Amino acid sequence: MCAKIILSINAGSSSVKVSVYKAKGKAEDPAELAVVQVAGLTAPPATLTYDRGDEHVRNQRIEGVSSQEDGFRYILDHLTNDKGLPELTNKEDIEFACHRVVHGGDYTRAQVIDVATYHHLEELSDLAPLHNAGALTIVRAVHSHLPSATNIAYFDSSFHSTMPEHIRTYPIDPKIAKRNKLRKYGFHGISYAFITKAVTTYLHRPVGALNIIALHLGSGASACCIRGGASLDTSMGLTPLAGLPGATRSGDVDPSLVFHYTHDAGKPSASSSKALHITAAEDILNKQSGWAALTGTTDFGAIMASDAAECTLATDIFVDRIAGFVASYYVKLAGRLDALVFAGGIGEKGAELRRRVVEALECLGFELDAARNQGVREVEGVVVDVGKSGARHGVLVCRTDEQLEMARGCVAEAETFRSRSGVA
Ligand SMILES: Nc1ncnc2c1ncn2[C@@H]1O[C@H](COP(=O)(O)OP(=O)(O)O)[C@@H](O)[C@H]1O
Ligand SMILES: CC(=O)OP(=O)(O)O
Ligand SMILES: [Mg+2]
Repeated sequence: MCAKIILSINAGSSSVKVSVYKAKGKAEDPAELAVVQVAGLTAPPATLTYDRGDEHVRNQRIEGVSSQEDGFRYILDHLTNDKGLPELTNKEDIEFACHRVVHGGDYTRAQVIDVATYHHLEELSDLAPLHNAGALTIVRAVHSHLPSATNIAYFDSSFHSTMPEHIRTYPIDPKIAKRNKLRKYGFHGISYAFITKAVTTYLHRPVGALNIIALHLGSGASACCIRGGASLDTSMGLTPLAGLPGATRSGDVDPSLVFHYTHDAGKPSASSSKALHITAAEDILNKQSGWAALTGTTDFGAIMASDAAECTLATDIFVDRIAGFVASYYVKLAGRLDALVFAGGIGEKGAELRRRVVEALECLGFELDAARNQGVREVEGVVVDVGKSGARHGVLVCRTDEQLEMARGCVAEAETFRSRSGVA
């Protein structure tokens, strides 16, 4: 039996996106009935975007929505009140709710969320402070509003379970690392799994032969080195704070910076750091840093469009850090790669950011076709070629779709999930 209706729920740090699907067959992509997004959770007022058939709402301002949970409740009301979406009038028809859960610890694949899994994910919340707790509030909301739906967790970290030991290990006391599970996990993996399949199809390559450097640049930003279709390395670490800067995240800084973030900066002592608890430093680096701290906005589109000195500095920092990761991954792939791939809100929409990044990487053989880079919006398809023909390496834009990636997995494994949830 095919799944009936699947809700795919993507709680990002600045947005909640929900796609509604109807399963067709086990080997077929499910049909997308509607996509709804509440964005701008970190840059109020939040906005609603909705697509269902001929019905389109673009960036409509909405009041009183400032968390992932608010966003989901708003979306659920919107969907169930839409007369043009009869498939959702009867809530019993929603068989699966797939949730993007950023930190999955040691889980290497999707899990039915039962009481034990839920509590385990709760324990991991500290390791993804902008994400896991929000996603779990949505799991609870589904549980109370859609009691007949089976909740499935898809993890951002699972795709990176192929990282070799020397890449995922931090050079610290191994006993403590093992006991406290301190290692590199990596995130945005649902997106990287989608990108890997999409680029494989686009380039007509067997997935096991695909070497790419992928950039998921959204409110959180990361880079991933994909060798033979699997993650070899990625820029995020134990938590999504590591690596590239983001909307409110610092990205990589000297780890001892946290001890100097006090009034007595430069003279850390037990007494001076007492005023600033270590968890406050975590909050500062996750929630009060990045583009918000440098420029006053988390909207990278606005930062790119501004000539203000702080916006130029933010852009220069981003380009420098991205180029650094790409160069490192280029070496790890020994220069043998099929393409550099841009994805995520900034990667897909930010033509000028792509121009700046590729310009910084020209010495490695990456070049853009200026007109195609500017014209991405006008071109349909999941993958768009923006590279200059004849350049040593390709440059692609991939319209990543984390919701579809989860729904595909859910269709393929529906029977297993049914038997695990006791519904079979
Ligand atoms: N035209 C644009 N140019 C550059 N960045 C853009 C543009 N439009 C949107 N963005 C940025 O995309 C980011 C959101 O990315 P997205 O992947 O949708 O978010 P999330 O990480 O919450 O899933 C925001 O920083 C937003 O400002
Ligand atoms: C892992 C992460 O940072 O996700 P997002 O970019 O959706 O906030
Ligand atoms: Mg995202």
